[in-house]
Amino acid sequence: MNPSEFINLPPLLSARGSVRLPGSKSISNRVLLLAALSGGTTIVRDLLRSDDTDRMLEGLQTLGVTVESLGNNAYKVTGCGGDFPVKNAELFLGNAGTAFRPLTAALALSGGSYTLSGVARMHERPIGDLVDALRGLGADIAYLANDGFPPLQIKPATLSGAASVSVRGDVSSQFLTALLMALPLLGRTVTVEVIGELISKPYIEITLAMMARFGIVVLRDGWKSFTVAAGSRYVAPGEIYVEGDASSASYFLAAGAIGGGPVRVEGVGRGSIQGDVRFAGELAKMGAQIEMGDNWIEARAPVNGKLQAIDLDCNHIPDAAMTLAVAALFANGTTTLRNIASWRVKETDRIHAMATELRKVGALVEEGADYIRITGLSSEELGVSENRSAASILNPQSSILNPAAGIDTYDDHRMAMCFSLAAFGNAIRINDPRCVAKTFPDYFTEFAKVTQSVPVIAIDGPSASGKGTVAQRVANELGFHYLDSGALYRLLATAAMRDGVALDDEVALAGLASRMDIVFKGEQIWLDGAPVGDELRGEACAAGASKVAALHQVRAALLAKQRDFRKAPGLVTDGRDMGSVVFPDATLKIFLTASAQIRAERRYKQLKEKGMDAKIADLLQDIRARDERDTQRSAAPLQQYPDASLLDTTTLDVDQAVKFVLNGYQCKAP
Ligand SMILES: Nc1ncnc2c1ncn2[C@@H]1O[C@H](COP(=O)(O)OP(=O)(O)OP(=O)(O)O)[C@@H](O)[C@H]1O
Ligand SMILES: Nc1ccn([C@@H]2O[C@H](COP(=O)(O)O)[C@@H](O)[C@H]2O)c(=O)n1
Repeated sequence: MNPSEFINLPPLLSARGSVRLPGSKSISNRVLLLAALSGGTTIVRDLLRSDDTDRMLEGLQTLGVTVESLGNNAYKVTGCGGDFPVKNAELFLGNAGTAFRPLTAALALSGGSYTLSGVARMHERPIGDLVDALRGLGADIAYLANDGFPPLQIKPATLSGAASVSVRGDVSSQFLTALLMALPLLGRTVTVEVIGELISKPYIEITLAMMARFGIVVLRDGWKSFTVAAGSRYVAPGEIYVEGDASSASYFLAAGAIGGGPVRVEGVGRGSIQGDVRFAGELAKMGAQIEMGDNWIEARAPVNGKLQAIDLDCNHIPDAAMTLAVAALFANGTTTLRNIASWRVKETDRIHAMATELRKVGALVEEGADYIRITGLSSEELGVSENRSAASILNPQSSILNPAAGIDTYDDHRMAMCFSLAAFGNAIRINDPRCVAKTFPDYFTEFAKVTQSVPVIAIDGPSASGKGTVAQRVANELGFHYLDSGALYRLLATAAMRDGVALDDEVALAGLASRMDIVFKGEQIWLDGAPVGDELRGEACAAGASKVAALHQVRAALLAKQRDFRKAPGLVTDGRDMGSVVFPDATLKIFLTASAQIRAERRYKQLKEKGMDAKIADLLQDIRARDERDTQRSAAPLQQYPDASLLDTTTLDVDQAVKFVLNGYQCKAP
């Protein structure tokens, strides 16, 4: 993992499309272990390939189990009938709880010498309750560092012959899963008594269903006790398909509910054995419209367009409940998610991590020992404006998240995937996005396929070519916001002259640029609380702007401010580097130009209309000087890039130029 890496997600407008889900992590790792413990061979299809399943595959291969890749996520596992060929081994299992706990139990009952270790976080995740239960059966397990936590040393032991064993069920359901899957190795009847209220019951359902597919029926008394009868042996089912991951489905379903939809996930549905499919029902309680088939689920936004807060016991969907926490950002009211104590012992302390990061995006959050309470964002904070005209107030200072800070993900795949949904509010930076490799290596690619970002029309070109005039007209036609990026450089030149900062003092100018408080109110611009007059439009100010604009640190300081203007329903912006640097993913890029002579004449007319004095010859000279500086500088030079359409307005009027841009957008609009 490289925590210095990040991914910037643009602000999202909508979600629509369909996703084929990767295989379920819970099922994949169970199937691999059960296939290894069986007699005979199993062809496993649609297996998840991710960090956690790779740890299980490596572990089994280290133990001498033959696993052969057949391509297309299919594997042939030759089982060892419960007797691992390698009797001495060291296993490194990363942060994969679904590999660590079940392998601990299976190896403790299999008569070899093994050490099991993982990453630092794995060594902070409790395993004492499982070890106690295994010791109750006579297993010889020692802690190599701290009591109750990995790493572990397992030695061959004389097993006790106990007919029953107890295990706590209220910390992690994986302890019970691990015991149940290992018990058939004993070859005699053993009953597991569960102490305390069993959490995450649906994961036990998966365990029982998988054991049944491998020939073992566990007798049960509700959630209190489970019996594996003497003579139970795992039998390879021949071929087995892994369902799509229901927890991974939750991000896409939530995207459909927040971003309009429909978003369809394929690979899970009514016939699923995974408890997290019930997430869809909980999302419906928030108002989402849900449809479900045997092998698919589809989500759309509520009929009234707005999600509603819920108060929910999440014991049945501990992983997918994290997605509800982020969906709560977009709901009316306060959402409370209860009975989630297990979040504290997962990949990270998820209650604390979730609370910390939700606060970063502006939510009001209360954190308890086993609950989290979230009050979402107002429409204004979400960038959803009632008034969609280009003249509406656009204040970039209202941005709720400093994109440079970003969302921390705590080496927790689910944190990274959940917070991608926050981009429906504003652009967002997700730190260490590669942690999704734990369960869904291609997550961000798939997410991008079903989400549509807030559209941007970027119009770049030389001075007085008509960019601003055309951009404003297009923005009005489409009801989009408008950003005159040149104004930011002009404002900086104005502020520098006001404060006596030299126009080549890069460090001081960059500092000034990041401190400037700018508000656009229709035609009026405010700088640091005071309105700015016509001097902003004069050539002296423009010349100063083009000098400060050549400085790298200045451009860097103004980058985030410009990106903050990208709000729903869309943005039209003009400048010199809108399409190349500031919005490289713009929906439409235009290079708008005209001959220098025509531009000087236009500027002359424009200044005259404002009552300002000018001479065409002087203006032509100024324009040429500015063109030279803007195109020759090393920082974001003005150029026509191959992905921008050329619009030469030398012989066109404004209406024709506007029509050209609108037609271009119509062809490209999502
Ligand atoms: N196609 C056109 N035909 C005639 N006049 C135009 C055309 N496009 C723009 N103009 C006029 O030219 C003048 C300069 O246009 P505008 O201020 O939009 O240019 P600009 O490219 O944004 O300039 P700058 O980069 O210096 O801000 C305005 O008075 C505008 O009405
Ligand atoms: N994206 C931009 C916009 C402007 N500049 C610089 O500012 C000067 C003034 O811009 P106008 O569009 O208001 O004329 C311009 O000459 C550029 O030097 C920029 O660099 N990048």
